[in-house]
Amino acid sequence: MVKVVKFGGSSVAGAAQFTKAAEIVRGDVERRIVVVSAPGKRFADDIKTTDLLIELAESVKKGRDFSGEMQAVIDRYAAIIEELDLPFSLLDSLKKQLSHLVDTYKEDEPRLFDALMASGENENAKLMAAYLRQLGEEAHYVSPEEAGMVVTDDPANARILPEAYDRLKNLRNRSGLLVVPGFFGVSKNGHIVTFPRGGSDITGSILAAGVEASLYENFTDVDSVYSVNPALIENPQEMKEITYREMRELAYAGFSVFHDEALQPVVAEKIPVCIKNTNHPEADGTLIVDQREQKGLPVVGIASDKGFITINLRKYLMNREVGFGQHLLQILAEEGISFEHTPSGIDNMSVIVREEYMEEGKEEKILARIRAELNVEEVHVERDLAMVMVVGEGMARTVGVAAKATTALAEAGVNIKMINQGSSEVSMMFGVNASEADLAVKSLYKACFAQVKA
Ligand SMILES: Nc1ncnc2c1ncn2[C@@H]1O[C@H](COP(=O)(O)OP(=O)(O)O)[C@@H](O)[C@H]1O
Ligand SMILES: N[C@@H](CC(=O)OP(=O)(O)O)C(=O)O
Repeated sequence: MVKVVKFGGSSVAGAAQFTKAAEIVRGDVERRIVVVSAPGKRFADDIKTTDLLIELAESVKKGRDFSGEMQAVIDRYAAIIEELDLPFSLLDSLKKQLSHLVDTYKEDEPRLFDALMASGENENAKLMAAYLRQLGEEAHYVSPEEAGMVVTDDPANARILPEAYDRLKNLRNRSGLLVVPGFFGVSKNGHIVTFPRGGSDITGSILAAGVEASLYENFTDVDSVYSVNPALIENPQEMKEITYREMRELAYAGFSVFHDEALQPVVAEKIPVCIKNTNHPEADGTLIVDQREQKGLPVVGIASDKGFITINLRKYLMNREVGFGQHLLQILAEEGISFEHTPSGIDNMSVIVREEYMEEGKEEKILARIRAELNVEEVHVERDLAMVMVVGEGMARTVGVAAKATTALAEAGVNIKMINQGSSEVSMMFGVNASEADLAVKSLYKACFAQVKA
């Protein structure tokens, strides 16, 4: 049996965290494949190494003196190397590697960012392998290229290619502990390409699927996935067991503890995922599985995410116009915009998109095309929206969840701009003003988990 263990940035942020992570790996002989992130925050207002690397890339791009930014990155690794008494040759090769990447990619912007960001996890994996060896383990650093992590050539947005799995499965036959850097793969033409931010979770999941692991353990800095973001509610209810579908909805809607794109690889192979705490490994954590016994409350979690806009259209007799919706979505597709939701009425249709996709000039262009090509009576954009998602497999078989939720929002004075219920069997979505999102989540939590904690 092989388990894949992934340590997030907070679990490998410094020497003390390395020690805890190594102890966890050594505590179970089945933990054979280890994925590490770049060093994360050691304290609340610390800066993640990935963000330091982005600052470095920004300076290189602008042609500024980048020695300060480069030194800030080097210092993070130097501290770990010194405190763990690792060979100093690791630091020399790290410095050489960073300079090499800057020289190679300084004129090639998206590649520069991907290559530098990826080096955060790459160098940390080398350190972790060296540390495990120092502790007497047979441990090997395995680069994503060597592992066979072949991805699409889409900078900062890689996706695994199906053929990668044929190669990844061979990792099962290798001896010792294999330490693989998270967050990136290599495209067919040999470029380093990163997954979206937080993507080391995705690497772990791909490897778990590739080697057909019995379990994918994702170590982070909380005892459990909680029913609501713990930054919003003190001591929220812990989730012991949830389904892939529930986690996918919650992760997509704002539970940053596990990347929403990390579910797809494990779902296909039905590999259970366990979210656990590096600082408290005795806690059971949260198990994410294909099916769970339907007991307890119908709602398991409430998440919210800000940064949406909605494009609202009105056209009399829209319902009779064959192909209207298709044409609208075609315009968005041609402008390279993916949409999130499309609620509609007889003469109205709204499309909700993430604001970050609307780079300068895009919105005007899309509105002009809608006016010209769809001949609508009205089109306008509403901004600063948040989507609040109430999730639970049990909702489909429970009467009154929607009533309870809308009552809670009304009593809290939250203006519901949009409701989407029924398109997903496991979730209900409320569109609210971003400024009211936290209030909405708190009041929904109170209403749905009343018997747990007020
Ligand atoms: N519902 C939730 N349950 C648990 N943690 C959550 C939730 N929503 C957001 N978080 C945040 O996710 C953090 C862990 O994820 P992340 O920062 O990506 O960790 P890592 O450094 O392990 O990658 C927690 O510290 C917590 O602040
Ligand atoms: N280091 C990358 C990838 C990652 O997954 O990090 P973390 O495990 O700290 O979320 C990031 O910050 O985006």
